[in-house]
Order: sequence, then structure tokens, then C-alpha cells
Amino acid sequence: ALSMCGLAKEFQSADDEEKNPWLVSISILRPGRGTEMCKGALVSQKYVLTAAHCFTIDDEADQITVKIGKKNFQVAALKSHPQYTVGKLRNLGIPEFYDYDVALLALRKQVTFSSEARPICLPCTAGTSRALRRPHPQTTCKEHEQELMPGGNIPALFVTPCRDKYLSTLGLRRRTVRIKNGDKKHSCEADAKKAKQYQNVTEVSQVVTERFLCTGGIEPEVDPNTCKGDSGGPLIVAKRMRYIQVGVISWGVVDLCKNNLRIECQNDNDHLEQAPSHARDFHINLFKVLPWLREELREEGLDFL
Ligand SMILES: Cc1cc(Br)c(Nc2ncc[nH]2)c2c(Cl)c[nH]c12
Repeated sequence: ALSMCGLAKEFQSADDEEKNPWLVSISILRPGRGTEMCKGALVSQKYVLTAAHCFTIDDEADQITVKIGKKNFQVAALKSHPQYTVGKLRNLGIPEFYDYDVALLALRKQVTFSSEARPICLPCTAGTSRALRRPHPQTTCKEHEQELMPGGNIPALFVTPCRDKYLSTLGLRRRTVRIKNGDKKHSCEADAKKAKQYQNVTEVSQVVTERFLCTGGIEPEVDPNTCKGDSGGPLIVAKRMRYIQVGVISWGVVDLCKNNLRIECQNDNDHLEQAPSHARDFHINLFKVLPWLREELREEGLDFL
């Protein structure tokens, strides 16, 4: 049977991996320099989608371990987007440039899907047409974009670790944000200039290119913010209990999680007091990197439209 993407256990007592079976943890071992952590999403039996900025040009596949469900997988290949060039604007005093900040990890072994390991749906694939209950192959990629990314404020979610005060372990929590895709898009993007690293930015469009989606801020509602450790994780649109990835978490204006100030899994109003209005987060819009996704995932049976 065709493996169904974007399905999760919805019952309250399911464990975190069953509620978010596509969320993966990526660790990059750098001998003598510790380990870097990032998030990612399982998108097929063999591929994980994440952020290119999690890796340096010296990182090799054998330094990378991916945790899916409760199992660890080794990586056969790391494929960053060919147009990702973090140092492109250095001569303008802009140290980090995140355009095309996406990468695919090819796993050495295929993942056996289970309640704890299951792929998320990608835009413009047959799986997303099925998830949206739209006819395949009649439904077009354009129609996916119109349904998933309409104008205005689009409810979306990302998943972030939380501190469980009873178990004193790390759990996972879904955080709801709104993608500013209407009249709030401009002001969302303008706050990029408030990022410490971007004080030399004269024109916002230098760092916020067409590839980005913008979330965060306090209008129309207070949005929670990402932490650096959320880099590479999926930005998800939920439609009738099916989950479709529309973005990859790339960078943010303020890192509100310094000294691992984790949100608590139990309490609910934690983000209300601390988010400044210019605390925005930027995500790579998957609709803007489709040719690369099709090419790299062409043998994964995802049936791109
Ligand atoms: C998710 C995420 C990634 C990166 Br890289 C950050 N660092 C940064 N943003 C601008 C330049 N560098 C942040 C911050 Cl800050 C908050 N969330 C982040």
C-alpha cells in the first residue's frame, strides 16, 4: 500500500515520537570541538530534510548521526542546496547569509516506517494531494500552493523541546505561529534588521530574499519563537489531521533560549511575557526550492506533480 505521509497518533497519551513521527534530531560530531545539534524532518524512507547552515564545508557524512523515533541512523551523503552560500555578503559586513538554507541527508539504511517513524508530506507530491483529499493526478502544484499558502496570516506549527518538570526529561511541544503572507508580511520582514548580526544591513531584501517565510511578533497574536536548536526543523501546515511541511526553520532575530531557558511542557502561558514585537523567525519556503527537491528526491517514489 502507498505509505501515507503526514499521519500521526493524535491521542493525548501517545508519546512524543508518535505524535511527531517525522521529527528527527541531528547531531554533528566535530572531534575536539564538540557536537552541534539540529532538527530535521523525515521526508521518505531514505531522506531527511534540514537546514544547510547546520553543517560547515568541512563536515563529512560520517560525522552525522540522525535519531528517528528512538533509533540512530548513519548518513551516506549530505547534499546542501547548490545556491546556499553563507559567506556571500561578507564583504558587505553581513557575516551570515541564509538564502537557500536547505539540505538533504541520505541515510545509509532505509527507515522502516512505524508509529514512531513516518514521513511528513511535501508540497506538490501525490501524498499531499491525498492528504488534502484532492484528486490525483488532476490536482496541480499551483493548487497545493493556493490551498496551503493563501494570502493573509496562515496558521502553522513547529515542534520544539520542552522541559518536563515531573520527569525532568526533555519532551516535545507543538507551537502555533502565523506565517505573515498578507499585509503583515512587510513589517515582519523589516524586523530582520534588528538581528544583531545584521546591523550593517541597509536594505532588508539583502538578507530576506524571496525564499523566506516570516513568523513571530505580536500581531495578530503573540507568536512563540524558535531557538537556535530548532534550526532545520519543519514548519508545518495542518489540514484535517494531516501534516504538510511548507518550510524549514532557518534563522531568527533574537535567540530567546540562551542558557537553555527551555519552555516547560506543562505550563501554558510561558511565551506571553517574553516575546518582543520584533522577535521574528525566518523559514525557507519549500515552494521556492521545488526544482532542487524534485531532482534530489527523484528516486524516492514521492510522485512529484
Ligand atoms: C533558528 C535560529 C537559527 C539561527 Br542561525 C539563529 N541565529 C541567527 N539569526 C540571525 C543570524 N544568526 C537564530 C536566532 Cl538568533 C534565533 N533563532 C535562530
